[in-house]
Amino acid sequence: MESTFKDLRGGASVLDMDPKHTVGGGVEDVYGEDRATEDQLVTPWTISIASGYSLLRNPNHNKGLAFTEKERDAHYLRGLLPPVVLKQELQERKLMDNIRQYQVPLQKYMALMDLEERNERLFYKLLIDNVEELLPVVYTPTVGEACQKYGSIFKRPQGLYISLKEKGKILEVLKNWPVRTIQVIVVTDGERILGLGDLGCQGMGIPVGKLALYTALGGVRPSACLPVTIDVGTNNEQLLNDEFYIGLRQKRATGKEYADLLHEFMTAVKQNYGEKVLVQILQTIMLFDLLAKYGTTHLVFNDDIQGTAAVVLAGVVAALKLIGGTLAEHKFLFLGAGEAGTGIAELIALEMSKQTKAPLEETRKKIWLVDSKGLIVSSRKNSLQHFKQPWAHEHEPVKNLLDAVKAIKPTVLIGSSGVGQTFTKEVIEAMASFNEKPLIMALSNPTSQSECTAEEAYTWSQGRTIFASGSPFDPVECNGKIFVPGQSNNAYIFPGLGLGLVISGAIRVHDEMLLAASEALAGQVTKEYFEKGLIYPPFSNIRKISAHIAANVAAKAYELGVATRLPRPENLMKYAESCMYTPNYRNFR
Ligand SMILES: NC(=O)C1=CN([C@@H]2O[C@H](COP(=O)(O)OP(=O)(O)OC[C@H]3O[C@@H](n4cnc5c(N)ncnc54)[C@H](OP(=O)(O)O)[C@@H]3O)[C@@H](O)[C@H]2O)C=CC1
Ligand SMILES: CC(=O)C(=O)O
Ligand SMILES: [Mg+2]
Repeated sequence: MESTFKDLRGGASVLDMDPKHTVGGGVEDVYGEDRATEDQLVTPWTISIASGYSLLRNPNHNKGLAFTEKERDAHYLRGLLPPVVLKQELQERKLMDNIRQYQVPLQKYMALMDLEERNERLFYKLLIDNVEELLPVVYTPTVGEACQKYGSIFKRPQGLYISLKEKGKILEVLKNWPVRTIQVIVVTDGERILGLGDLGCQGMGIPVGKLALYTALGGVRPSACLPVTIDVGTNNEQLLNDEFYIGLRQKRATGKEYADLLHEFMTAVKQNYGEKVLVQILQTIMLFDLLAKYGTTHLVFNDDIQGTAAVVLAGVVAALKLIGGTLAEHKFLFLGAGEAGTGIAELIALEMSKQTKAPLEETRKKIWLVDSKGLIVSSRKNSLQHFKQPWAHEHEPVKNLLDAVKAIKPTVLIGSSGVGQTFTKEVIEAMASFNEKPLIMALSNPTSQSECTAEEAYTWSQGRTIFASGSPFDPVECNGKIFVPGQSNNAYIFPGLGLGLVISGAIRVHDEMLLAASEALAGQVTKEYFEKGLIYPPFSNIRKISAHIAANVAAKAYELGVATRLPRPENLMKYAESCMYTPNYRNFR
């Protein structure tokens, strides 16, 4: 009875097969692991066949009380389980009942993480079938609190930790991970976790959470996902003084030391996993530099800049049905000119330019941004970071948001500053004074950092605002009417976009693919949702939405000549759906 998942380097495990053995883009499940039905038997592969006690302790194969009588006999499980046999559906109901008993969201988070470590398929079944209820637990806002308290709730390490101590050895560290056929890596250095700032090594909760969504929402197989935290220290004094802090106890390395470690990581990734592995870099203040440096050599994608841009553009395009006009007829004002703000602004300007054939320099003039020093205007140009410079339009200086709203008179107001309560009553009232239906998007996460609540947006505008936020808000009653706020979160985009890249075997991400993803999302908002004032489809349809996004993105990858999975599948939507992981239990022979 060989134990589970350890050191597969020396053996010929399925998971250790050379990546070229997987078909084309790779998520295709050549071993039939995921597509096995009740009458199709599969082998519980590890380095050898897991059985007995080790089978129960292996989260990839464990089915708990769902092991059948036959399986209990065949796999030495007799006596190791109580006599009852429960179907997966009943296990799911029981666990959801348990989770709903917890009053504190962090307890729900911990219960779900425990489940993932015990029984991966059941974890994903819960997540997929109860996505609207559980998304706020495994993702924003609860994941923010989990990162803040990671040191004390930490039980078993998840993902790979690569710190300055591993400098010179990163390739070896990657080889320590038990699976070789990785398709998606999500990596952070923990410096800008949601709107919560520098959480150092504890930022690991974010790659873990985002990858859970790749699987649950986008259908990328869990074994193909790798969460990574690059630990170069932290400037968070509270963490540095916390005796339970799990990361390097030093100030952040910057400059060459940081760049060298990142470069070693990116080089090792390509060497170990090849050119088609998607590296999603996020929640670091170094994003623009990293995207510029690796965008032409690796398949890199950033969800703070690119994913957020695609989701917001989709929301705005869909909202035009409610607020009227074409994209280019609207005027945008952002609070926050960082990664999210300038990334969204650029994609909106690009789409306007495509639609109107006007040069990008012209369409950018429809978009204004406010940063911590006020409105970005031409007189500030020399002191602005490079990514803000395209937005420095002619205007006299304006110090604060309210004055900027009054001066610019935008039709769309977008919050991406990470600072809560900044869309004050005066700001919303001003928006409502010159717009019949102002579009207001409070993107900052988690909920505590939201620019305003849904209730505030609706009540301060007498129910006229079209509202969406980064973290979810419950429906609100205003003037006797129920308003359902939308959630504008890059979680709509990255799982489907990632799936599209993986199934087409794409080797680069282009802006055109982001526009394709955005268009597919906007196309999923139907009349029924518009009637409720929604500008995004419900998350409960996310697997279908992700398949549409994946198909559109893959089609664009083929069109641009960056897809390597040949020949191109005829029906990309069907192909995307057929590649998606499903968490139903397999039957063991
Ligand atoms: N809904 C979603 O899907 C997503 C939401 N976000 C959220 O957006 C927020 C920002 O993220 P990101 O862009 O990556 O962060 P950055 O740190 O890159 O940018 C923050 C920007 O906000 C500005 N800012 C900070 N404080 C103020 C203030 N008091 N008044 C005006 N401007 C201010 C900063 O100004 P300066 O440049 O002068 O320092 C900077 O331009 C976070 O809360 C994050 O959670 C991010 C990605 C996706
Ligand atoms: C959602 C996300 O990526 C953020 O808040 O930064
Ligand atoms: Mg930033």
